[in-house]
Amino acid sequence: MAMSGTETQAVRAEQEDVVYFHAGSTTCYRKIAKDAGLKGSFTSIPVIDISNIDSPLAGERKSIASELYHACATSGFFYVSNHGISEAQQKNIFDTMRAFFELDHNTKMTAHMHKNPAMRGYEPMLETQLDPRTKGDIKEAFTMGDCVVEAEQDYRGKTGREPPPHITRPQNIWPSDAPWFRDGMYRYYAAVYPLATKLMRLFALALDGDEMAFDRYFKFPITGMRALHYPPMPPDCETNSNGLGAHADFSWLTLVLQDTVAGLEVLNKDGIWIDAPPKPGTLVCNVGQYLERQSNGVFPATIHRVRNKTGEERYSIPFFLTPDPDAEVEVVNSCLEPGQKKPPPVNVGDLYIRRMLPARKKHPTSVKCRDIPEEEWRYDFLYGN
Ligand SMILES: O=C(O)CCC(=O)C(=O)O
Ligand SMILES: [Fe+2]
Repeated sequence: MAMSGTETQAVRAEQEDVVYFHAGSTTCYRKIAKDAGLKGSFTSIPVIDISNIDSPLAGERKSIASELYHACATSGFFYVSNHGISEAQQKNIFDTMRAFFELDHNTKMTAHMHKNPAMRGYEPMLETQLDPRTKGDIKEAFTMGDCVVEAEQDYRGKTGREPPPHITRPQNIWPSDAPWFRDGMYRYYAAVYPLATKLMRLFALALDGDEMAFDRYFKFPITGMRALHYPPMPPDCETNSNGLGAHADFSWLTLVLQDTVAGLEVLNKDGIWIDAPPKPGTLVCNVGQYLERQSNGVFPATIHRVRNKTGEERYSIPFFLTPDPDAEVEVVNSCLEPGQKKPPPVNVGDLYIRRMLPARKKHPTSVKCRDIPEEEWRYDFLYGN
């Protein structure tokens, strides 16, 4: 169903009356409302201009925080403009990604995710399968993230401490003979990470009133940065095919830089898929499952998927911010319902490992843990310990 006159185009979810998505260790589904489209869920995603994010005037920062609150409570998704990542930095990361994905298969496979205990590295086409009805996700990806031993991340400078002695192996893996790829990825990491931190403080302002209220959870947080390449989906592919199957993000906050090709779709409460196309000069951001919990569901971790029906190659690079693995995240008081008892806090690492292992059952870290009872799963498994 096309919704003319709106900025985005709303597409009727499926012919069936349910939508499948991946939001935990299992596949879930949501019924599409019978009167879909009439119930008033969001039909577009707002753009928030954050040029004043560093303003010395508290009132200016509060005004952006209240826009953020409104967007997240409505849809869990928002674009940011005037975010400070320059056009040159954006061009550079997409040039780097394109050059990497054009490498021959064997070179990319030198950094295959199965060679790295932390589940980082290269994943070829169709290796993940977020929707069990499909043959797999029509995309290839390269993931890197927080690492206490890689010099670029300056663990000592960020924390004032030495790296923990039991972490000896890097959590990242890089392809052989392509040092330019690591350089290019780290150049973008150095630009997007501070932006994520600023947005985290804006969330603290929106939810707690104190910009520094969440800093204690983000001393050396879990991060993930995933270069993605989605080839065009063939016109005759099966109805349920996806670049990336429907899912809610397993992060606290996600910031996605998209190249010029559309494909991201966001599921509203009426079961309608809303397009989230690239808008020049913006990143599209969304609430993840940790922030959903911390906000007591006030900010939903909204389901989304990628389908590249454009006939062109699509590139995007999400940055996932998640608190420190040892943080105990509790619901903020302002989000409790009247009379509601505070739910017990969640340990970030405990929940993380319970999501990571079932999502990649064939990965050696998951295979190693197959016979270990779930109560004994520890985040440390991802360090190769
Ligand atoms: O490619 C995109 O635009 C979004 C990717 C995404 O949703 C994810 O990696 O979680
Ligand atoms: Fe996502």
